[in-house]
Amino acid sequence: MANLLDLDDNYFVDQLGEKPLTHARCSYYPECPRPELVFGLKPHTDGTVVTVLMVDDTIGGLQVLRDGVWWDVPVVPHTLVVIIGDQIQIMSNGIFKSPVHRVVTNAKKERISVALDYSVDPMREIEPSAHLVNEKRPALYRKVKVKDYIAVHYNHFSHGEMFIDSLKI
Ligand SMILES: O=C(O)CCC(=O)C(=O)O
Ligand SMILES: [Fe+2]
Repeated sequence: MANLLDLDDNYFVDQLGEKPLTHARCSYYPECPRPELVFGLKPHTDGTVVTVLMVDDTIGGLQVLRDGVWWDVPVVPHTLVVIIGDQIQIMSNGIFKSPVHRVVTNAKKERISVALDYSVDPMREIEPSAHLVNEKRPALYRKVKVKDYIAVHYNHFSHGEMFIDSLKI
């Protein structure tokens, strides 16, 4: 990804700092008799650098928003889904987008997923890379401490808001 932006190969890895955060989340979505009324997980972006997702390959449910339309993420057996998170969106000055996604429920089948969240060391600050900021493309986001970002991102998420928008300059 760094290569695509003409950054040093290790640019994003170096940003992780000495104590990057990694944690695993297992989500269980029971069958839901009224899927049209209940989300498994409401629309959000991930506050991570990246999220690596292992989903049950016998059932879909993950959807991504593009140009106002919800698309099913295809289920491919033995394949991990990698979701770009807000931290990459900030560091890439908005070039890589952290997609809005959600999980819908299913009336007949339960679903399980395992998400691995990777985040920059919470004590570090992140901001758009200086190499990606110029007169034509000024910095889109303010500098933010990762610890503060993570805390507030989830707070905003529970209110259905996108915290990254509040960092826009
Ligand atoms: O369960 C899934 O497929 C997605 C979960 C997700 O988006 C999340 O945990 O942030
Ligand atoms: Fe997510």
